[in-house]
Amino acid sequence: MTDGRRRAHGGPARKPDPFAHTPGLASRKAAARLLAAIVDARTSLDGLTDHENGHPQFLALDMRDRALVRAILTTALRFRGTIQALIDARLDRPLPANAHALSHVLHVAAAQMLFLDVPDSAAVDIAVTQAKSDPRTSRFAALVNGVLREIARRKERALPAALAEAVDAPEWFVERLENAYGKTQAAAILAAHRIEAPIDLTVKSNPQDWAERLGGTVLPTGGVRLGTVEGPITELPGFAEGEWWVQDAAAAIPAQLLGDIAGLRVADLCAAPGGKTAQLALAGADVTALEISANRARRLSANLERLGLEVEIVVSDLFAFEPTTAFDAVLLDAPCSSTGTVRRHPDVPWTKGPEDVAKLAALQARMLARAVEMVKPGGLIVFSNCSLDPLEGEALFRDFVATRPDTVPEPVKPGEFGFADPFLGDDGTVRTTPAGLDLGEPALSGLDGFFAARLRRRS
Ligand SMILES: C[S@@+](CC[C@H](N)C(=O)[O-])C[C@H]1O[C@@H](n2cnc3c(N)ncnc32)[C@H](O)[C@@H]1O
Repeated sequence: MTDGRRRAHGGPARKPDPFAHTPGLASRKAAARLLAAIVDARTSLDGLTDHENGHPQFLALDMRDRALVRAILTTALRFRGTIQALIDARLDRPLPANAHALSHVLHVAAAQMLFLDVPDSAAVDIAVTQAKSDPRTSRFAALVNGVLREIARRKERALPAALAEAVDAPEWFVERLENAYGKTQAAAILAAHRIEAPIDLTVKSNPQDWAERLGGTVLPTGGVRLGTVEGPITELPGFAEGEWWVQDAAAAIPAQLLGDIAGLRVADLCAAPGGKTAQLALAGADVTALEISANRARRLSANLERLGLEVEIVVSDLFAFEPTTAFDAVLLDAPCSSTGTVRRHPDVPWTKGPEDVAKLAALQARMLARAVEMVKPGGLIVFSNCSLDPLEGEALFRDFVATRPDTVPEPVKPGEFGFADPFLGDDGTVRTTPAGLDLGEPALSGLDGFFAARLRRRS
């Protein structure tokens, strides 16, 4: 204890951190730390960047830096293949397989230099300091400097070439898309994933008026599509008054497939945050909204209150819920791999894998069986999810109805809902992908990937 290197309380003396006050360093360190959590530990970007329960290194930043970290991460993930190709091209030999920390520093800096409005010199200088400040990367500081300066110097020619050649998705994901949709359509979906999705609103009424007021376009589904929105969406006219809610045009399709539900008792079995619950209530149904997560049920309740819509909210696992009487109709918008939402959540292909798709498909089949038990004989069920994978969609549905003689598919007929016609399969199920709904301009085109199908419980 008398050792001069120890403090009075006995702990080792801490050297002052010479980099602690370097401007811009904390946000880049947080970005690299979160990138590690996403690609190495498969943690979701939304969870890590939640303003209440997010990662401590993210929560330690002010709001401006948090926004920068999110921008860096969504970009680094959306273009991960392209960025990797440009880094690889500047290395004499590949980085050691365990050099994760180094790789994340390079990806974070390259994302800023190639796609964000950060001057190259600032991005490089901060990355070099970042490398020096971490014992796992300090010996690679010169390599970081050299690689990034070369990327900056050559980017005007090298970036378009890399974008044309690289694939911005992991192998498992590309393979499943190609198997499901063929090479050409899979390539179109992957190209759409490089573009951030526009914002779609479902409006209570007068879509044309709202499109004009908000500078948007009326969609074939009856919603309104907005281009870029400056500032928080919650400050746009009509939000506080509960005149509209944010809902992708594809997500607005499933609830409508129940047809005229005015006055019917309808259960929404996986309800939060409530976009589809709101549609059902607005269509005049007497809605029971089930949600397993108390936190998410609170969000659902707040959303419906803002919209001035009344529904019964039940916080319950749908497997445990016993309705007193069966429902006239049921919507099951099941938890899934979310591979249809990559434009909004570019972490999904990097945090999920084929084993998740299989597990979630099995869970959804069990949920669908439970949904059938909750509807009256003769009643309709709509099953939907935001996965692109047929294992959770077309194949699941086909196998389910084939093994359940108490149910019969109720194909959506061409012309029944005009907006759904472009997405109808031969079997009357609905399939949308981000490569659909071409509105001319890529930034204003596309849809989330959704599957939706109807079945009827036999009388
Ligand atoms: C895809 S989200 C639903 C989105 C919602 N239908 C909408 O349009 O806003 C799936 C929801 O199901 C909930 N959930 C998952 N398992 C459940 C279960 N066993 N019982 C009830 N809800 C469940 C999740 O918490 C999640 O909120």
